[in-house]
Amino acid sequence: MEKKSNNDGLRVVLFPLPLQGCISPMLQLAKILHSKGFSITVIHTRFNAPKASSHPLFNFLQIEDGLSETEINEDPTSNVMSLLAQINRNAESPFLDCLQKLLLQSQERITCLIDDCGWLFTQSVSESLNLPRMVLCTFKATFLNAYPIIPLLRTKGYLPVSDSEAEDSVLEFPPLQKRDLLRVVGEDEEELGPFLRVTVETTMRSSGLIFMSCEELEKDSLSIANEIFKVPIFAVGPFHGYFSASSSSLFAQDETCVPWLDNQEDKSVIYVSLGSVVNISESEFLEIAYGLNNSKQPFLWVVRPGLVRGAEWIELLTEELVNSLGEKGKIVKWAPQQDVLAHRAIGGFLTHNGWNSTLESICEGVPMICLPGGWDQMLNSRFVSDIWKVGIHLEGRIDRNEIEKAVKMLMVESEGETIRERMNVLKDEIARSVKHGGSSSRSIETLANHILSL
Ligand SMILES: O=c1ccn([C@@H]2O[C@H](COP(=O)(O)OP(=O)(O)O[C@H]3O[C@H](CO)[C@@H](O)[C@H](O)[C@H]3O)[C@@H](O)[C@H]2O)c(=O)[nH]1
Repeated sequence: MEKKSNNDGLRVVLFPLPLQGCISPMLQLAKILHSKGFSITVIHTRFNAPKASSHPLFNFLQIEDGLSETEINEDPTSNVMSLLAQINRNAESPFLDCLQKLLLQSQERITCLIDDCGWLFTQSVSESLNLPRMVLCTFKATFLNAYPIIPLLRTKGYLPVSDSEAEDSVLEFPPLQKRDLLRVVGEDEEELGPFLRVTVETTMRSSGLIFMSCEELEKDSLSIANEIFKVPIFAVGPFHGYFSASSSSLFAQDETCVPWLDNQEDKSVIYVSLGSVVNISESEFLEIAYGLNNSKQPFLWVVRPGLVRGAEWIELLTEELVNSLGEKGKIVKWAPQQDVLAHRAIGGFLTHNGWNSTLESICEGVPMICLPGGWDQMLNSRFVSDIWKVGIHLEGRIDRNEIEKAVKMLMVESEGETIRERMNVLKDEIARSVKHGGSSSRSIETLANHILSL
């Protein structure tokens, strides 16, 4: 992307949520804005701090988040809702102090704050400092649009869902099915309801809403977002091909993945990863292991420490199973995912459908097997399987036979070939959006002008 310097002397302050899936798009946005000539300061929490050394062109300022060493060691991301509540309570005053100092000391004009829609206090803070605030949504616009109605779904009588109506659509929230609902609204509404309400209210008071998405994927949802939030909307993604997310990885990437893939045949390997937050039970882990093993298809499997509840890593696998798995596949703790998905040897992606993974898979034209864990992943997976038809949905069946069947169907059977063809069409459409003159590319120009006008 061409570098412009007409905005020299203007600085934008970014404040990501401390989750891998939120830090990567925020730093991608930082790179986009930097390429348009803006200087960048990133304020971040101590927990899950981004690696400043990987981004020498940006300034990084760390604030306290109030999490104790014990809490950090116990992996607070295992309960995202309670983590968000806690850091939202703890980080307000350190954030205010930090931003106040920055505004006083900066040699350049600070044009605006851009922060994640998961921060609840930043709109009030920026209003108190007279600094315009823009909001970055790191998931699909369709899901943010549903924030006002999610708390109401519980009272609509959809839950509990009987077997006979499991596949019925949720009329207020297409293309979600009733069986998806519980893992969106959760068991506990005490924290969720107020969180969603404040997010909607503060976004409506903001100076604009940015999505890591594009018109080609969700034109209607972007227009609806404009009607709901009544602020300017900018869909500026997915720019993975231009600004790799790998430099914003919080975990050490196993660099042996790519050389291992080099020795595999074209489109023969199924890549398996459930992102940075989802966790599964011991028995689910074993079902995935046997399913991959029985499929006889080469695989690259990310087992993040913390993925399996109650286990350190892969010690639950018997020596016999480890040996058998090792004949066909490779297990790593964290992969350079974008490089992996771009590799010619990858033919499919068994994914939890986090928005980043879903976009990265589409950008590389890799069809998916959907195994969503909850929240927006339930919606993304429905789009992948039911609307775009570029993947197979496991419907939550973490069962060795189902996994074996889905892997074979996607990787070797004719149905997989049809899905792959549709994926190639979608990939080309999305690629056009980020090229010069494409919808996202134009939206970046409009965003840069909007920031200048603030
Ligand atoms: O071995 C790995 C596994 C993942 N990744 C990267 O980690 C990111 C994961 O992001 P995502 O796919 O969005 O999953 P989560 O980490 O689960 O993201 C959280 O944040 C997303 C954006 O808000 C939401 O869509 C998800 O539901 C939420 O769980 C992606 O960029 C991957 O490339 C790696 O680099 N290596």
